[in-house]
Parts: sequence; structure tokens; C-alpha cells
Amino acid sequence: MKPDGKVVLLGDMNVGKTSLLHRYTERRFQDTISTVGGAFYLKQWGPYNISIWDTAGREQFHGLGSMYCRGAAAVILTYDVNNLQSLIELEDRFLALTDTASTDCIFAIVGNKVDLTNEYALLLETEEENRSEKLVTSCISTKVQKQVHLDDAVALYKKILKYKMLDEKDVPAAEKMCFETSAKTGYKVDYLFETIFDMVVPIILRQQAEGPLQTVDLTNCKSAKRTKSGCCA
Ligand SMILES: Nc1nc2c(ncn2[C@@H]2O[C@H](COP(=O)(O)OP(=O)(O)OP(=O)(O)O)[C@@H](O)[C@H]2O)c(=O)[nH]1
Ligand SMILES: [Mg+2]
Repeated sequence: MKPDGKVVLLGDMNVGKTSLLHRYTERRFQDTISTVGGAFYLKQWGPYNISIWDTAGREQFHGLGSMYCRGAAAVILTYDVNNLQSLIELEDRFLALTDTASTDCIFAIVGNKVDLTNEYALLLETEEENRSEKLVTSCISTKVQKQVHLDDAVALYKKILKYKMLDEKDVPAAEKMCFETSAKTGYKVDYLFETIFDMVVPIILRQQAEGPLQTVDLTNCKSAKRTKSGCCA
């Protein structure tokens, strides 16, 4: 079955990409091993099949990233809120991989592992339905000061718009596209994926209306060759 649209998880090793996808698809947090290459999961969203690609953050698999991003309708750039370097890497190492994504690709920036921070209890307070969880987490004393703040993610989002030469007026607001999650507790994980799926639907419709041309690179190669020989003749 051919997926209608593609969502790609990118980010440094150990930030929790696989754990986020597991949490969403299997509804639990389990031990992971560092991803080799990449893997995808198919999600039925209304009448559409969306593939979610989990990629490897390790440097040695870096070359594969742009291949996974080809034609992507959304890219989820993931960092660890307790590791500033993981946010810096998104700009330095991962952003360029998204050059192969769809021209109207949506970008989300996700800070994972918020459960480890001392702000977590505060975040939960705003979430009425999580009152019981708050009691459990307040017993844990190993909380740390968050290293990366939402403002840093918002700043990166604005840099991405500049890099892509997009106008803030034409894309979803930075505040809407920067998320903080915990794959461990499930905090905001469904919200993240489902917000993205909803936003991907119009892109799927546009991709389908334009037909397969846009995603088949081979066609572009052929027409480029023809033009070249045309010039020589
Ligand atoms: N406390 C906490 N730990 C997490 C969370 N998400 C992931 N982890 C842990 O962080 C480690 C790395 O998680 P993975 O999901 O394998 O990370 P990844 O981004 O897929 O890493 P690569 O596949 O190497 O790119 C594992 O030990 C997870 O259990 C989270 O939200 N909170
Ligand atoms: Mg992984």
C-alpha cells in the first residue's frame, strides 16, 4: 500500500525519536536500542495513510537523512530539553537534510524528555486531566533545571523560515509549531502527532492534485537531459 503522505522524525541520537513514535503507536514507553538506518510506521488518518519515518540520529547514518526526507509533508525536528547541543545540531546538521522535502513541508520543533525537568510539575498543573500523574511525579526528586527553553525552539523555527525563504505570514505560527513532550509519561505526544497529521492533510491533497510528477525525480532527470541535447542540436 502506497502512503499518501510522509512525516519524518529527525534529530540527534538519544533525543527520543523512537520512544516518541513507540509511545504514540504502542501507547507505552519501553527500552529502545539506537536506531540503525530508519523504519516507518503507517498511520491511518481519516481516508489517508500517513507514513511516519523514524530515522537514526547517529552521525554514521547521516547520509540517509535527505533520502528519508524526500517529498516529506512534515518534518519533526526533535531535541532533548536537557541537552542544548541537541538543539544546536538541528540547525547545524539536520536542517540541510530537509532540502529534499516537499516545498510546502511543515516544520515542527519538539523538545522531548520534559519529565526530567523541575518545570514538569508546573506544566502538568495546566493539564487538568493529569492531576493523578502530578502526584506521582512530584515524589521524584531527581529533577534538573531545563537546559533548553521554548523560546530557543521558537528562535530556531524563525531561523528555519529564513533558511527556507518563507514568510511568517504564510506558515503556521512558531508558538504553534514548537512542542514539549515526554515519551516516558506520554505528555503531549498524541497532541504533537495529531496536530501534525491534521496539518498534513491539505498538503496531501495538493500533492495528489499535482499528480506523481512532483515526487518522481527520474522524470526531472530525463527532461533535464532532453533540454541539454536540445541546446547542442
Ligand atoms: N526520561 C525520559 N527518557 C526518555 C524519553 N524519551 C526517550 N528517553 C530515553 O532516552 C534514550 C534514547 O531514546 P531513543 O528513543 O532510543 O532515542 P532516539 O532519538 O531514537 O536515538 P537514535 O535512534 O540513536 O537516533 C532511551 O534510553 C530512552 O528510554 C523521555 O521522554 N523521558
Ligand atoms: Mg531511534
